[in-house]
Amino acid sequence: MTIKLGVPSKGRLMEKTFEWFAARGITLQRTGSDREYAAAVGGIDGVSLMLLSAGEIPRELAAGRIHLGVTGTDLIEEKLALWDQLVAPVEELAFGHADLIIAVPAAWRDVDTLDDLDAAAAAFRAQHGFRLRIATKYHRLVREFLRGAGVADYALVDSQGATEGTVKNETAEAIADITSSGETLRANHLKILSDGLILKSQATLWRSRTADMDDEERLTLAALLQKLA
Ligand SMILES: Nc1ncnc2c1ncn2[C@@H]1O[C@H](COP(=O)(O)OP(=O)(O)OP(=O)(O)O)[C@@H](O)[C@H]1O
Ligand SMILES: O=P(O)(O)OC[C@H]1O[C@H](OP(=O)(O)OP(=O)(O)O)[C@H](O)[C@@H]1O
Repeated sequence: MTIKLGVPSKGRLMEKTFEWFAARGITLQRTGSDREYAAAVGGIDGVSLMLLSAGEIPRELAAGRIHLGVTGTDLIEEKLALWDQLVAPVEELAFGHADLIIAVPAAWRDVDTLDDLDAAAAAFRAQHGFRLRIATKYHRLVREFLRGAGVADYALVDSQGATEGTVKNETAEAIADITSSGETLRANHLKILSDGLILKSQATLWRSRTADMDDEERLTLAALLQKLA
């Protein structure tokens, strides 16, 4: 059998991952048509490549269906409770840098910190009769962070994309999302709370702690990790 390596199936994350492996003598390439999720590995025997959604790689690693996988720290920590018992970081890949943050409308002059947000949330509820809404796809990380900060009077609204648009669309008052250049936040008239950094993320190579291996696969994994170190 083979060592299974899961990498993101599209976009910048896929391209940069291919470049990172190529620089270490392992060629990953898509085969077949543009739309076919078939792929091949060169430079080492006994490794098979699986093109997957970045968001699904944490679950595949945790279930032991892949031995190695590339995805962001944010997705690992969001999708896997007790993630460090299920996966272990092998290498930080130095791309895909993004900060998970809490942002509010730039026009909220009196709200710059989590304490301010807490006060604004109480006032919002008194005025509107429902809780201040925070749009995000990072439910676990946001809840944990706000619990630690003592902010309780809010409701999470699920947003799987275009999250910065929810404030303008009036489906949320604040957001928690990743930012890289900050352009999307600026374009949508949002500002980051001064103490609103939840997590710093980057693309990382992870090893499954649960995947089974026979002796041959163990040797292949060791040889692969040696090349990648
Ligand atoms: N603008 C960005 N700059 C840097 N990294 C980013 C940016 N957007 C997303 N990322 C990172 O890329 C990874 C994948 O993000 P995301 O879940 O948005 O992927 P996607 O492209 O929607 O893929 P999929 O829907 O297939 O899971 C995450 O770890 C995230 O932190
Ligand atoms: O700070 P910036 O450089 O502007 O990047 C941040 C944006 O990038 C990601 O969105 P993506 O393009 O993945 O689309 P999405 O909204 O569908 O997640 C993220 O969700 C932000 O919206």
